[in-house]
Amino acid sequence: MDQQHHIAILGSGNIGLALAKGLVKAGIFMPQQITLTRRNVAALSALAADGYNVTANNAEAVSSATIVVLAILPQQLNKLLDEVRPSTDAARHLFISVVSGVSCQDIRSHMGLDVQVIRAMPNTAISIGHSMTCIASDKASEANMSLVKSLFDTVGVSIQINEELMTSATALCACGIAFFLRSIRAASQGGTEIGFHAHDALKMAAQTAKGAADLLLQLASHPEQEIDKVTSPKGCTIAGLNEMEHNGFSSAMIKGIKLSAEKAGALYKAD
Ligand SMILES: NC(=O)C1=CN([C@@H]2O[C@H](COP(=O)(O)OP(=O)(O)OC[C@H]3O[C@@H](n4cnc5c(N)ncnc54)[C@H](O)[C@@H]3O)[C@@H](O)[C@H]2O)C=CC1
Ligand SMILES: O=C(O)[C@@H]1CCC=N1
Repeated sequence: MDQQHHIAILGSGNIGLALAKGLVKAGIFMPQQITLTRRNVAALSALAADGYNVTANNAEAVSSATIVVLAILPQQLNKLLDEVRPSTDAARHLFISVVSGVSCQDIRSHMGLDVQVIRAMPNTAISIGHSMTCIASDKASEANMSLVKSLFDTVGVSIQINEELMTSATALCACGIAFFLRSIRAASQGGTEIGFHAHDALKMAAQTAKGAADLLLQLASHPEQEIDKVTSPKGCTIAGLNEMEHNGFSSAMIKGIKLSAEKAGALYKAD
């Protein structure tokens, strides 16, 4: 990333820190180009030792940045926007919001400023460069959209979507990583019940899940096409799979994703 850019991550919790670490790991920002904020700044002392700038002062962090990432909870947003309004320069700053359920217009309206806002919905795999990130905006410039896309492309795969689909993207991709993690954990628990030590079962389940995902991504294949190759006639795979479906496996995943999307859309109440 251009040395001229300095990024302020306002709210250094789970996703804010995952993003910071991912950007540094990808080599596009140095820790010195990143300011992390948190109310309890002592919790960031290890990051300060690694060279990041850390502060509890959001306004100061914005003053020193060109790119401002909003990474606080939806219910914490309005107070933070009030805090940074005086140091925001609509002509200089680009805001990237990862806050669920808050539109670009919500942010501009609350600030009373025509600042450029782009929404991004990454997941925690961003810390290791494997995020699926959806980005959207209502009226950001093409130059800023490509800047943000190129930034998230270095820490995984990113796609641009319509802003109306951002709450759906939250459920499928951001929450989704937890759904797949729980599936892997459940598989490992099954593995332990049939004879493997827990740590072996987890490793075996995780690598199997990785293989399944890679079959789809690398071969551009469909899940059922790959499943058909595993299910031998009268075999054990189809027996296990059908038992899972009788117990609502696919239905549970679909219903969970629908509920997460509804909830994601209702997390923020504009003033
Ligand atoms: N956790 C995840 O996987 C993802 C979260 N998101 C969104 O990112 C946002 C943050 O989520 P998490 O990181 O999970 O929450 P979190 O609670 O782990 O992090 C929020 C951080 O903001 C800090 N904070 C709160 N008010 C502040 C203020 N005024 N100034 C400075 N720091 C302040 C808190 O101390 C906390 O460390 C939410 O809006 C969530 O919807 C989006 C994608 C993925
Ligand atoms: O659970 C949440 O509300 C946030 C949004 C997406 C992932 N974590």
